[in-house]
Amino acid sequence: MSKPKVLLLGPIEHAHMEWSDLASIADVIEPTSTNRADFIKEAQGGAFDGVVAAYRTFLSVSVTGLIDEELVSSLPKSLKFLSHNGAGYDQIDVNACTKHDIRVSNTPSAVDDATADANMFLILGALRNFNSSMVALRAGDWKGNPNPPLGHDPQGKVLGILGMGGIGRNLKIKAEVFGMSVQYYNRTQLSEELSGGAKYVSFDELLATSDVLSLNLPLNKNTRHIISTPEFEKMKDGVVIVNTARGAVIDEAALVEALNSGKVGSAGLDVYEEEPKIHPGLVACERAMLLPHMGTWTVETQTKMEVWAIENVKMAVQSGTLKSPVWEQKGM
Ligand SMILES: O=CC(=O)O
Repeated sequence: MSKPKVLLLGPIEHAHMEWSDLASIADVIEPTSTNRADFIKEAQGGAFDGVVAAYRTFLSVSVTGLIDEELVSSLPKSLKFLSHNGAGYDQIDVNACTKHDIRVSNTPSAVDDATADANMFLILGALRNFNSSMVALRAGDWKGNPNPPLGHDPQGKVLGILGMGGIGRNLKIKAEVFGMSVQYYNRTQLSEELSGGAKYVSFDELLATSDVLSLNLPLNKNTRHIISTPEFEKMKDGVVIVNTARGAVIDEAALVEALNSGKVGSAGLDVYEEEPKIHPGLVACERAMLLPHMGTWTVETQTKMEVWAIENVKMAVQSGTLKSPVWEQKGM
């Protein structure tokens, strides 16, 4: 009996054993193209015919481009499963996949600790205004001249979490250790047990009463620019904004304006609207602590994510099921 075929989009860097296990029960096909136009031609030429499942990384977007209707319709009809290695799957048009009977999975919870850790680092860095003195030190100017204004302690501050999924809930536990009190807004209110007792507030109340606002929600058409000028206007003066989700949940130009006017006291960002491009206003602003999308950048977490995504492929080819289907397709 022939083995099921699996399409590999992006390298396996850590979970080599798990991948070899999969490769022993499936035939792995890799594209030879290095850009979207060639990839589509390769697909239409039949190179991927018969593949049942595909594994993809966030960075494979540099070869395929976004997984949208055009791309999905160029893929063979045999493809039924798409396993994304990552928690955020905004590069994938889930509706287009549903239309073509492709079931999408991601790697929730594998990313929670590392992302919440980076989030906490950015909260502390932004509150304490560490960035300007880190820049000054490397310029031979010690703390900076004049010295920077004093920072703020997390103790006693209100942390507002927008999006109380796995990362938000993990962050809540960590922030409480630093003495912050946590409130959140989510599409649906969580059970007391799941929220860990964090106060559920309306979106407007979250904006108006948080000292630090942390964005931990997925990017989709409803959340794009969920934070823009009208929302900044509702916030406390000097609010701290932290984003480890996706750049486009904030209107970056509006954030730059709010930083420049002083409405936003400081920011901690790991993600940007047009990565790897960063708004020059953010680069120029020393009150913005910036990381180049490193939320899950650890050996342990990258390994966990690969193992998880491979498990989704394995379940797909062995039993036609998924460990973690995306919520939009839960009933599929
Ligand atoms: O950005 C990282 C992820 O979505 O897993």
